[in-house]
Amino acid sequence: MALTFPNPAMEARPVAIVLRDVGMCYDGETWALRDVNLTVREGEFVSLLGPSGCGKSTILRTIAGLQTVTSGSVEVLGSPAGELFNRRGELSFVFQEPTLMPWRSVLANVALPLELMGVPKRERLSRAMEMLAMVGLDSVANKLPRQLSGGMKMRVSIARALVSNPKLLLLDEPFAALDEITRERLQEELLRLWQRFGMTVVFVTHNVFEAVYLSSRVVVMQANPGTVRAELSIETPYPRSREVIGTPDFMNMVAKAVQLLGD
Ligand SMILES: Nc1ncnc2c1ncn2[C@@H]1O[C@H](COP(=O)(O)OP(=O)(O)OP(=O)(O)O)[C@@H](O)[C@H]1O
Repeated sequence: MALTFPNPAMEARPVAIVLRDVGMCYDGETWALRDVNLTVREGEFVSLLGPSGCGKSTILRTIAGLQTVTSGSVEVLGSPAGELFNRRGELSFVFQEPTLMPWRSVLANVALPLELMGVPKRERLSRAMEMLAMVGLDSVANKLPRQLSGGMKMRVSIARALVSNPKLLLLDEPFAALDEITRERLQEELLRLWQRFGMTVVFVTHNVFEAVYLSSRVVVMQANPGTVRAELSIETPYPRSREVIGTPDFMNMVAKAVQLLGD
């Protein structure tokens, strides 16, 4: 049974994701996940924090319906996971690699989800342009991905994820490959976009500071088999600025997460 430190304000919100007794066995013997129970509520920013191999990405993929669980169930926005594919645009995924189409302009990359949804060209280009402006990249709309820095490419990837105005945004270590300064900037940007759009966010990281700084709740995982060890509510109010890092409350939360990871 995981330790929980609940936040009553969040508990009142409607449920966005529920994992019930989830088990995931990849090759008939290795249990990547076992007995995972997790509820995410609408508008939460939840981080999955844990050592390599504890099943963070597996959880994200099962929520996205990219993998079917071996046992238990996963419900997302009121439907079994996987069925969301029929409700295009409600769920977006951001990977560690920006995965942009190299032959398409930045604008055409951002417009792609809308194209797949059948949105008319004029409208999709205007919405993509608006999203690019939101991440400060409207001036490079006509460039190709290879003409951008790593941080800019990740911004484009985030813009593409948000262009369909999803209810749920899943991010798998999106900033892990970036330098520290770029990573900090993108953390700020993601928080700003989350507060502006209010989507539910599930964010995978193995960086304790990043998890505590960004999240309203941190889910601490353990490996072998992968499961939830504890949940920490981070009650530092939003909007957060980097000044909270170094405050006693923040450092206490970081220390608690580190202790839970190490136990
Ligand atoms: N397709 C697969 N086939 C077999 N085993 C897999 C597969 N994908 C993941 N695993 C195993 O499942 C476990 C959990 O993997 P997962 O990638 O979900 O962990 P993670 O916490 O995201 O790790 P990391 O932080 O290193 O990305 C690991 O032991 C991994 O080797």
